Amino acid sequence: MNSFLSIKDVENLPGLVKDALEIKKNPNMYKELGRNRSMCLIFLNPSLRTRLSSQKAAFNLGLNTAVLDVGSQGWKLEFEDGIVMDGDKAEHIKEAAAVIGSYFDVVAIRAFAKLEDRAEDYSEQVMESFKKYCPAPVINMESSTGHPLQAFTDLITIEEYKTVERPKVVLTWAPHPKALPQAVANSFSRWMLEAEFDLTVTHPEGYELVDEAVGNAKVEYDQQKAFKDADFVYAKNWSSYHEYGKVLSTDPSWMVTSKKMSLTKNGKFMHCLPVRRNVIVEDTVLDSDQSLVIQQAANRVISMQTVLKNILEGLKK
Ligand SMILES: NCCC[C@H](NC(=O)CCC(=O)O)C(=O)O
Ligand SMILES: NC(=O)OP(=O)(O)O
Repeated sequence: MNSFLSIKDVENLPGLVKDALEIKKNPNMYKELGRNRSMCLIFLNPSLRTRLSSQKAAFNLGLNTAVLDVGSQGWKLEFEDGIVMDGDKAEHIKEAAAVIGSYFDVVAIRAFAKLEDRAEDYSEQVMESFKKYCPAPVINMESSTGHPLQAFTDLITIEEYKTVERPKVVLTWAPHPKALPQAVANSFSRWMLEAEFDLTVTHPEGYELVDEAVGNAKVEYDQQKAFKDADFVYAKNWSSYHEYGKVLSTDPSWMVTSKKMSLTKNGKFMHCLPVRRNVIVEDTVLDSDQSLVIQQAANRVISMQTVLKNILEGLKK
């Protein structure tokens, strides 16, 4: 593996999951792989899990890490080509990415969607610029349109807890007071389809995701119908793709409740976290044995470690 920007960088998904499950059994098995290597984690947005699980994954591989919070520590970055830089942005991505890539063997970046201009967000300008100007492999720690490390984690978790070969997985929209990106939902859908699970996506009208993410998944506008016989319910809020970045509904009747979970086949509840209790999902669901949110978060170490292992193995000695 060279870079990890999306599922397109995964050549063999079953092989990657197998690697992950092996690493989970013995997290220190590749302790030598990172020796004398280093990684830079760059955050343009907040994080708890991605920041800490990435450092823990690196630690398990003997890989050193540095963290740069661009928002509070670094210079404001300019991504436009040919622009006259007389505004508030002091440094161009061309220099920044080249310099960071000269210090580190691997560079990981988080840069959320701005939700202002759909074409700009969906062009993945930040990730693509890093890939273009940084000589080191680049890892996506949630970009404007995808969160592949999260989706990989979710796949590992479902593989661990599924009781049938091809589980019914439901991705449900849930209400949220703020406009959130489509990244988590897009990647979850893509990875579930690639794993050939039986995927249903449910949301109010107007919240249709980009076609490439939904592919041949079933789309069901009746949430309760969608939940019927589900093995896994994955809740996430996202803002509208078609009326880009808009909150079209905060309808509390879309919250995941114990009553709705009783429609499932003793289904498990999943969310990437952070989650707004009693807005996205009721306490009774999160606090029950049906919830896998902590197991998912724990698997963030495994997904990052597996991606890093594959990238480090591809580096020249
Ligand atoms: N990394 C996982 C989710 C990150 C982000 N959530 C958030 O911004 C939630 C913020 C809040 O609840 O105020 C998202 O939806 O893409
Ligand atoms: N799920 C996730 O990516 O969490 P953080 O935003 O806290 O990193």
